[in-house]
Amino acid sequence: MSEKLQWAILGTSFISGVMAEAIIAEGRGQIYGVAARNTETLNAFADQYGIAVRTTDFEALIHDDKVDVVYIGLPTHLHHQYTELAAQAGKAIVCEKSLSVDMEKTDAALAAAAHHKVFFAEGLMYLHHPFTAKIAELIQQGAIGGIRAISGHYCADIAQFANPQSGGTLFNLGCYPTSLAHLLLQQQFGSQVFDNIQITALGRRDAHGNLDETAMTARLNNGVMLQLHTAEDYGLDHGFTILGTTGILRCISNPWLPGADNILHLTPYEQPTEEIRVTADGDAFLYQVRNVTDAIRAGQLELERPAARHQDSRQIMSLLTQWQAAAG
Ligand SMILES: NC(=O)C1=CN([C@@H]2O[C@H](COP(=O)(O)OP(=O)(O)OC[C@H]3O[C@@H](n4cnc5c(N)ncnc54)[C@H](OP(=O)(O)O)[C@@H]3O)[C@@H](O)[C@H]2O)C=CC1
Ligand SMILES: O=C1CO[C@H](CO)[C@@H](O)[C@@H]1O
Repeated sequence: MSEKLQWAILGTSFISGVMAEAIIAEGRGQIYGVAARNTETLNAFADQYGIAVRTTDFEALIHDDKVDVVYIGLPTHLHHQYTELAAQAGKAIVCEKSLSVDMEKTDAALAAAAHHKVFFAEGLMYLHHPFTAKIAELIQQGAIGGIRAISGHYCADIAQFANPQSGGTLFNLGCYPTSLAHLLLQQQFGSQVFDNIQITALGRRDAHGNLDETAMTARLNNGVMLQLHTAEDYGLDHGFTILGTTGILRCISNPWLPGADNILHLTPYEQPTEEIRVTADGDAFLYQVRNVTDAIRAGQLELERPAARHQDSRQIMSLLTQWQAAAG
């Protein structure tokens, strides 16, 4: 491995640019090459970020000896395929969220990473940010007692940009409240709390058959209730509230796009609210690149909590696909 971690970026859309900026800002990596199928956008991207190697041959870049880590910024239905290719080439992998669009492809991707013993991380970037760590810490310290119910929603007007093969709002946006609820519930009750989860859901589908909007109510096997909602074809809004035995923890700022200054409200039932500010060095992508770099340099094959380990990514995908099935 060279002194600077050498990144290969697959895809040149908005999110690849965000990651490129994070890699440059983090400073311990270098963008060695970029692959895309459209030469015009490929060259524009490579020029913008000063990337020397630019190619339409994805496999050649993935197999290039100089590449240490492959970032998969491709549509969600292609994640498993490129994860398999990068794993076969022995490269570390950061794959955009959601990990995939179904459990078969999810398992194929994770199996390839495990078989070839390569680092793999799903890009649930906000899990790396101090704001997430603070939420998890407060819950762990019993700031609201034990968790009784969680409600969350994430809506954004992105359907017009979303790839129709990416599986709709659950995999584009629903993954955020689902993965945050998963983190907190797993931390408090253990992963087995999701066994035999009961889910009811309704949804609204687009012309491709994808869910544009869906809401679910679930009951975990210990009686804790979960209510989540996501929509991708009208305005931007976020919400995440945890009700405990003694109080409420509410995210005031967007937990899924945290920045330098973030706000939580902690309210013991029927008592005044305490405002908690969480400051940070930067956005979630910066922290994601830092943690990935540390993990790869340490020879780890996966991240540590609160970021998503392989088993966490799989369980989040399982919750999303069960929700999708329940929405009919
Ligand atoms: N973490 C975050 O904040 C965000 C994450 N995402 C995630 O990023 C991923 C990409 O999403 P999005 O940018 O909307 O997807 P796009 O459909 O815009 O595609 C992304 C890139 O993949 C390329 N591409 C598309 N199809 C193919 C193909 N068949 N073969 C090779 N390249 C292809 C596109 O190239 P071309 O220009 O030629 O079509 C583009 O460069 C998704 O998993 C999404 O969930 C997205 C936004 C924010
Ligand atoms: O993945 C994503 C899709 O769009 C959302 C709304 O802009 C983002 O917050 C999110 O990171």
